[in-house]
Amino acid sequence: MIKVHVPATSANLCIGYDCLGLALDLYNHFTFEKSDALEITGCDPQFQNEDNLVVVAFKRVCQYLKVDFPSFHLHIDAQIPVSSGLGSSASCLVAGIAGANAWFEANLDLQSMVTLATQLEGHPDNVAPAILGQASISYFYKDKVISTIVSCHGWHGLVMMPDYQVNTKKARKVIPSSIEHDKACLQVAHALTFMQALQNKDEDKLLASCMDYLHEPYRRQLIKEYDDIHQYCFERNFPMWISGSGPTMMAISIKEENIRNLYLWMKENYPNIQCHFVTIDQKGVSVDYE
Ligand SMILES: Nc1ncnc2c1ncn2[C@@H]1O[C@H](COP(=O)(O)OP(=O)(O)O)[C@@H](O)[C@H]1O
Ligand SMILES: N[C@@H](CCOP(=O)(O)O)C(=O)O
Repeated sequence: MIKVHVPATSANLCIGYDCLGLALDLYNHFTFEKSDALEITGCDPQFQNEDNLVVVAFKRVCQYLKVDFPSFHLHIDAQIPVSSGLGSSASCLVAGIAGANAWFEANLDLQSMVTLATQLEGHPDNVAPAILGQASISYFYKDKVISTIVSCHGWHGLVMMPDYQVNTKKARKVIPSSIEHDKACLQVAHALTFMQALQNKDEDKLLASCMDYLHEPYRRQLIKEYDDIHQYCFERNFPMWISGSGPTMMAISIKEENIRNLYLWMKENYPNIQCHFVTIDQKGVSVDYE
């Protein structure tokens, strides 16, 4: 039996729409076992068919390796909520790719896995950290994805998950196709500063660069609690952002006390929003055998 463990992600990191992301210590677990026919268990019945993203990605690897698609029993044990902005779709694609890689002992290198996953997901910002761990910067160059891992640890995080879903495809439609030149300049400065601050544990610079012009100004309208939570965090000098395409929001601080106080404030003011303490996953997707 092959077991694949994939971390959740917080894609975009506010100022890195479609290129930056962070791996979190919240996991989906997938098992692949030989079987006479394809069988899928452990997920909503609507996903128990050949359109399941794990199966789609597994098939993509078969095509890439020029081998036949085998039949197996796939079991999913999910901690990552569906359509919440924590990379549930990325986790399925990464599991299918890592599962097939293990099944065929193909020894695909990590960057090829990122490229295959990105071809299916459409953008690399969630699949790259799910595969590589920590934080990463990724983009397409010719027909391959280039990723740079930004090592980071020591941050305390809180993911705040409203009790409604936002479908990623729909959340992409609210974003305009262009922005002004001066805003684009600031965006570049913010993104570069943010990644260095994340690595250097520099909370002041992280806060000063956590201001986006590409997607948050448009998507905040889809998340009714955003403005209030944003104000709470920024008044206390630590950053928060919309995780992936939302509606989950994420705050981090180098001071654990800030995150504990935010948790208590959330419990009091937004009891319907599920909150979960997180730290940064260090190693990305992992596979073991039984
Ligand atoms: N546990 C799961 N089991 C099966 N399919 C899943 C699971 N989690 C996510 N998916 C797939 O991912 C899709 C959600 O993708 P998306 O809206 O992009 O959400 P997210 O922001 O969480 O990635 C679902 O419609 C389904 O196809
Ligand atoms: N850049 C994408 C990221 C989507 O991440 P997800 O976790 O919501 O799947 C976007 O913002 O649409």
